[in-house]
Amino acid sequence: MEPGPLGAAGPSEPGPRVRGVCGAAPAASASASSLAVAAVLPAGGSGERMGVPTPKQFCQVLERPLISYTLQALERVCWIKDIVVSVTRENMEAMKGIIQKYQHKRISLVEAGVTRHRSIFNGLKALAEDQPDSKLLKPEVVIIHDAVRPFVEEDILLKVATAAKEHGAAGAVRPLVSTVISPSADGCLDHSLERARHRASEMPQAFLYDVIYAAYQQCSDYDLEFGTECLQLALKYCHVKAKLVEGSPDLWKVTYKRDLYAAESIIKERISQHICVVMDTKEDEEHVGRHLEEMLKNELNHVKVTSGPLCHAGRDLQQIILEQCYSFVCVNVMTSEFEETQKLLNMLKESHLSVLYPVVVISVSESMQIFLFKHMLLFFGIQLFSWARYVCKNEIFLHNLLCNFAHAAIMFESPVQMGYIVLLTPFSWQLSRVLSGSSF
Ligand SMILES: Nc1ccn([C@@H]2O[C@H](COP(=O)(O)OP(=O)(O)OP(=O)(O)O)[C@@H](O)[C@H]2O)c(=O)n1
Ligand SMILES: O=C(CO)[C@H](O)[C@H](O)COP(=O)(O)O
Repeated sequence: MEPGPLGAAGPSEPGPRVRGVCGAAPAASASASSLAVAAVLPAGGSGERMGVPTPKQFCQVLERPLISYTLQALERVCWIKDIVVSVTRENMEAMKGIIQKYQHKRISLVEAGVTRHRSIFNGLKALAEDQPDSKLLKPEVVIIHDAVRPFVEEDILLKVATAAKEHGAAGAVRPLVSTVISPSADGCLDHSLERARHRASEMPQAFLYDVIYAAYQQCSDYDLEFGTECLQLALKYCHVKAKLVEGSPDLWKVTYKRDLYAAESIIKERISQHICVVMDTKEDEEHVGRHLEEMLKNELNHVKVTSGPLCHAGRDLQQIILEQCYSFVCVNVMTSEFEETQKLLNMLKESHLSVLYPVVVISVSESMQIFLFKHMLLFFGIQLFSWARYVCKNEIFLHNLLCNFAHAAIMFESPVQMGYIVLLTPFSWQLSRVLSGSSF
């Protein structure tokens, strides 16, 4: 086993304040944060059914290994304290490389077993209190989640973790798509199950740690070799009846090659729903950021707002960029001459984010007086033109929005790429509405 977590989240530093990172309802997530929760991710399979030489968890989806999306989904849940990943010895170095490259946090690696149950058991053992030299603490609740189910959301993790605390075990389920039938030895129908009365068992599942660890310790070799259901182990060996929680369709397990294409489409769809708003506002103007965040959340799933000058926002922004955010709104309040936007563009250029997917930046600045506006047109006419050329070359598309913050009159709109007008116009109007209600 690895000596300890490969990357631990550092202490928070002064600088910008980022909202929207730990996304579940605040009260619910606060109650989860008082629970000691860890996660075990079996990632030691060979992906035979996918039929490609690379195990599916390491297959690239939009130039990022599938497992990295799953890790990202778990590590953004701040109340999951440790994530233990079971990986085969031959893929250990590759896994370490992925953790380093994508700066995954709170991860520990253990060696996988020859079956999924054995890999899970190894992960659980690493969390046991009698582990010499381990920095991991025994959790009260442990979540088990397949490394090849990348689209797990915080709300379902929270539901299974809290249900496990109450019932001892809990798991996500889905309605059956097809009817399950039982064939007889001669290959004919023996009987069929009534579809509405059965469910497909998915992941994540969660358990009181002591329950699932005791179940695995009592498991027969047959269970460890051929079993596919952790909830069943808790029932069989600890007499714990798992609470079943309805999950979303995106919880499905990437199994066949076509699932990689489906995963890619879902990721693209999510990327278009992610936006980061950078505001160089002072602390007493934070309400403006909050207001803007609320309005944008009516339209989009993932909105992050950083307030404070960009010179302090480097680390947070790097993290946001790593999480594959491709749409930015940069509000230049404190500084003139698009200083903040220029800094953001430089940061995005250095990150090479746009190699994969085009990046859109909406730069919002104030134009209070007509003479200033004319002056700006003259001044920025040249500067924006050169930016436009420069940024287009790097697949970073800049959309400029000059508005009068006091009256919210949009005086100048200049999308540099026609294709983005449709996408950006609603934002422009949202922004102007928010800014008109603001006090700066
Ligand atoms: N010895 C094993 C086998 C599977 N798994 C993990 O268990 C999860 C779900 O298993 P499955 O989808 O069956 O993965 P594979 O065994 O890799 O696929 P296949 O059955 O097609 O070979 C995956 O994250 C897989 O990596 C594991 O940790 N150790
Ligand atoms: O669906 C599940 C819920 O328990 C498991 O992910 C599944 O059983 C894994 O089994 P296999 O590795 O055989 O696909």
